[in-house]
Amino acid sequence: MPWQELRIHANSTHAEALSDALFDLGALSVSIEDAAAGTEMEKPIFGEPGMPLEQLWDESVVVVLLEEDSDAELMVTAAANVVGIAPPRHSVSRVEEQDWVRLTQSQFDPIQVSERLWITPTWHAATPNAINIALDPGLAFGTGSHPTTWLCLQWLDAEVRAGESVLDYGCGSGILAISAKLLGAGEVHGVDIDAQAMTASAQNAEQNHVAAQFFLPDAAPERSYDLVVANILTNPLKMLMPLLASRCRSGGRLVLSGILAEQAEDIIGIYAPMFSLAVSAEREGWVRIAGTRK
Ligand SMILES: C[S@@+](CC[C@H](N)C(=O)[O-])C[C@H]1O[C@@H](n2cnc3c(N)ncnc32)[C@H](O)[C@@H]1O
Repeated sequence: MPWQELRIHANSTHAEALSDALFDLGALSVSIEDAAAGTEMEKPIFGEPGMPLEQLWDESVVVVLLEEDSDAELMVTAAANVVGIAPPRHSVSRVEEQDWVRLTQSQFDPIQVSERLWITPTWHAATPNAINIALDPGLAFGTGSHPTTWLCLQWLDAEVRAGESVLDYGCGSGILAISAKLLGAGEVHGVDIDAQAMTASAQNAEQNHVAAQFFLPDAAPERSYDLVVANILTNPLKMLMPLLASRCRSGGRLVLSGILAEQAEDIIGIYAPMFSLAVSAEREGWVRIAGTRK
């Protein structure tokens, strides 16, 4: 079945309200894009993973997917009425039926983390003579494509020594725990507050034939580990400092991710009583902070 794509030009004041109104009017999907995308004026806006953007482009395009028989003109007029503006400039085009599974899959190519470490969706052939983590996009965060995950994977690749115990705090898809195990770690545990992450992590561990265990916070073992990796947001990481300190053995190593460059100093200061930390890498505005437990 074909669909219609409606593209509505909007400024940052109205884009969000227009997209909410279009959803309420029955749009199949709505997203807000930079009107200058694909040009020299394109402006990336970074946000913390999983959080709504606090800032929008001055000139945005609200991209709306509609059923084939929806009245696109009427939708624009009705949404503009809700927002209290005149119908903005817009265009409508037809979206032909596609093999959506194939199209989605084509957007997830294998990701090379290092010389030897690859994240490979299951519909791709594994890279020969490499450590391949078989992982498909799912409901839990962590496909390897986000810079915060990638920074942790690189650290694990360089840092995991055979037999070391590893805690992946905020495990999401389990990607870091599973990678640690494939890289030679001993006992590996993952913790997350999201029940969906438990399911995804367990399935992904099974898919990769690794023995890693995953726990909701209240059920997690009260013990310390040689390595602790936590790719969460800056604010939870601040609050988790005492807990992560209790989970990392004296002389053990900690890596933190999910931190924007301008937030690094703050985090390093909060962790300073228990850890000697420093920024060890940066990618697309995100930093990785790593160091040792005092
Ligand atoms: C950015 S994702 C990271 C997922 C994966 N480890 C990766 O590197 O791609 C952060 C994860 O932390 C979890 N999380 C957030 N706050 C948490 C908390 N206080 N304790 C445990 N997990 C938490 C979220 O549910 C989410 O799955």
